[in-house]
Amino acid sequence: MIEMMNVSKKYKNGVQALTNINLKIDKGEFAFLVGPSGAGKSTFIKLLLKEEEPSEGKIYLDNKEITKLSKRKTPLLRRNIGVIFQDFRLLPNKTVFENVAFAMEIIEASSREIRRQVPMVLGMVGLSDRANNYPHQLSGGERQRVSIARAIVNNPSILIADEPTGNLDPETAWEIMKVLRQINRRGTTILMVTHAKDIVDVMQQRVIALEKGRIVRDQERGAYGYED
Ligand SMILES: Nc1ncnc2c1ncn2[C@@H]1O[C@H](COP(=O)(O)OP(=O)(O)OP(=O)(O)O)[C@@H](O)[C@H]1O
Repeated sequence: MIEMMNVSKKYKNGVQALTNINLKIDKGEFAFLVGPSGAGKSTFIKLLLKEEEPSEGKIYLDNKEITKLSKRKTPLLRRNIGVIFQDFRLLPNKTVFENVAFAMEIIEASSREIRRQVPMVLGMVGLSDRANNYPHQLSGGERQRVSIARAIVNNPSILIADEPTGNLDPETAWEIMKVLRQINRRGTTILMVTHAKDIVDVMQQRVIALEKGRIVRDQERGAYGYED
């Protein structure tokens, strides 16, 4: 569950990136965050990850106010929120297995848990036979599936996807969307930032549109709504 109450963000240079955002995304929802360049989408995500603090307002994740959380406790937050990016961000010198295991090592999971959990998530994303490969030996779609496995291996309740199909051809992009939909069906809340009009239009999920830092549209089963 993600909730923002009267959230505004003004950067130090005076740019007002978000203005009075009020929004609730329930557990298990799949929501797209769309809007033109500079609308405030990245800022929105940075606030959820506590990479930036709001200038005003309160943010709740799973009913806990994260704006109250001290810097020291931020790692606890990261446990509960998985993130995937357009550029995958895999560690090039680690195998697929090791890339995913690394996310568990960070939270000090036991090697027994790692041996059990990593093959399970690699199976979920269809990469069981790639465990010993290095990222450079994989296609773009496979790399993104590794990054999804890494993002969900600690069972977060929320998955944030920041333009996850931006570097992929249309067919591969749809494969990734299928994987995300499966993860969503298992109960994980997904918030996906995207410029992919065709994907938003076909998926028929909630669409939240930002423009100039304000929510200008929030539709239950929406379309992309822009021509870019
Ligand atoms: N660290 C920062 N310091 C100052 N201004 C910033 C900072 N980050 C973003 N901005 C400004 O805040 C506004 C919103 O930017 P943001 O990156 O959130 O938009 P966006 O919707 O993610 O854009 P894009 O689709 O291009 O990624 C822009 O005017 C941007 O220049």
